[in-house]
Amino acid sequence: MGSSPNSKPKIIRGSAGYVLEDVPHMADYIPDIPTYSNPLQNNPAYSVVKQYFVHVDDSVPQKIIANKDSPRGVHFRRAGPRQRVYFESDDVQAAIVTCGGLCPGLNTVIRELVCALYHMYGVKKILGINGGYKGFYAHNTITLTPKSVNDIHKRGGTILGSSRGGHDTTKIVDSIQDRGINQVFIIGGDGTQRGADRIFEEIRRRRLKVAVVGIPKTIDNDIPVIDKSFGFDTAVEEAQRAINAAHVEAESGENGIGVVKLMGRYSGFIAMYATLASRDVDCCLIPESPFHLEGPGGLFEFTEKRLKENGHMVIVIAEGAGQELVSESIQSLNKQDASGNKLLQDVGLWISQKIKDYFNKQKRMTINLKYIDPTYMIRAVPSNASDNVYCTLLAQSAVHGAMAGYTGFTSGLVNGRQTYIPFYRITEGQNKVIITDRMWARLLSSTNQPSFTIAKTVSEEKREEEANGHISE
Ligand SMILES: Nc1ncnc2c1ncn2[C@@H]1O[C@H](COP(=O)(O)OP(=O)(O)O)[C@@H](O)[C@H]1O
Ligand SMILES: O=P(O)(O)OC[C@H]1O[C@](O)(COP(=O)(O)O)[C@@H](O)[C@@H]1O
Ligand SMILES: [Mg+2]
Repeated sequence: MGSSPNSKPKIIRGSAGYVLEDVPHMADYIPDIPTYSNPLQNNPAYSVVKQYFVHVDDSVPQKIIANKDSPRGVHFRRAGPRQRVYFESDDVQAAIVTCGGLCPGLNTVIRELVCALYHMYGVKKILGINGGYKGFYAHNTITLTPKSVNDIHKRGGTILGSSRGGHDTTKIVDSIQDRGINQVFIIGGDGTQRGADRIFEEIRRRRLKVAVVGIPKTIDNDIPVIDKSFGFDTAVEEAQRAINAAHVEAESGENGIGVVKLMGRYSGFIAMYATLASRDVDCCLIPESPFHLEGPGGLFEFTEKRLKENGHMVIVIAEGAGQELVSESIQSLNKQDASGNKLLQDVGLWISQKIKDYFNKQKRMTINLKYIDPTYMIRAVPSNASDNVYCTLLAQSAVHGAMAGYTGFTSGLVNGRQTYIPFYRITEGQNKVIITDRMWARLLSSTNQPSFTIAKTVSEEKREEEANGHISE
């Protein structure tokens, strides 16, 4: 037996403030593990590429903005094929699983994992686990071949099925061991990557020669560190269709208001980018930016102004926006889904009703409000061309990493480069829209909507001043 398993982060420091947040390797806990030359060097498609193999010391900086005195900062291991691999092709038994909610591109990732394993590394034994994590112990598996996955990227969803809940580390690792699986590719969001981390830790504890690799999936784009998640571009593009419809409806009625609800449980990226792309949106509401309805600087006042100016208005609202306001008026039941995610109230329906009540009852004004909820339609489409390419690179990077013996990592794009990121960096936080950043400022200037936060802060300041005896003009 070698040294005891060590799940502490692998941090390597170099000169001028260089830090590598490295990923675990099977050799960390399995001594004298044999290596083999990479079969890719005999592959006619790749053998001609100059410097095809990635140098072992290559890394990618997390932050690329620097000045002359700044330290080199945090880096991640650069993804790609290595000269030496830790598996013989015939010995590999790979498994692929998809977990959590749907996202455009899941099938493309599955397809490209299968093709990379098969065509690049000659791996012939590839299993698909049905129905998410619980599929390891409660469902059947299916055999995947390049032929069986040939057309799947043209379809939305996941051919493997997915689920929430059902993560039982012991049962999953028992099943991995019983089936002789030695490479596990786990496609899913923040919850899934947390689950993958637990599987990795248990595998390391049992000292198994099994590579555990995550591929980040989230339509909400809420996974930290990475540039963006696959399927996000497709979702933004698909959202345009709903916004266009809302705009057409709004323009055609007297005081027409189109309300579109988009996904985004805690992060409003889809709503923000869909708004920026469309230019037909008058107001975008996201979870990160609290808003208020009544009074000066509120949504009702702004809506009235826009209707007077333009005769119509389009509001885009992320599903997680204003949840505190909804809970104030509807009794919140604090329900959760099988994975423990909070079930949200329908803020789109709620805000639509509030706007109708305000104009019809308080203002005695005729409005025509149409509410569009395209959320599941957006999630269910196949990925677009650019997401397909992105999914391909993510999948190929994941396979190169597993073959090279790396484990306990997520394959991700950082500053436009494919990297291997340790699980703990992916699961430690959530990517959110920063409302004091330039991107949100761009949105505010494109819609000219009130900056509710600033309005609130100003009024809070005013209240405080008044309480302190300073009456402002
Ligand atoms: N903290 C956790 N530890 C272990 N497994 C988890 C954890 N959080 C979620 N999971 C599992 O990951 C899977 C997907 O999680 P979920 O939150 O539904 O979606 P997503 O991965 O897209 O965020 C589920 O099977 C769930 O049981
Ligand atoms: O109704 P479902 O299938 O639970 O999914 C709804 C949720 O899935 C999401 O798309 C995000 O899901 P993930 O956590 O799987 O990335 C949210 O925006 C949305 O609230
Ligand atoms: Mg999630």
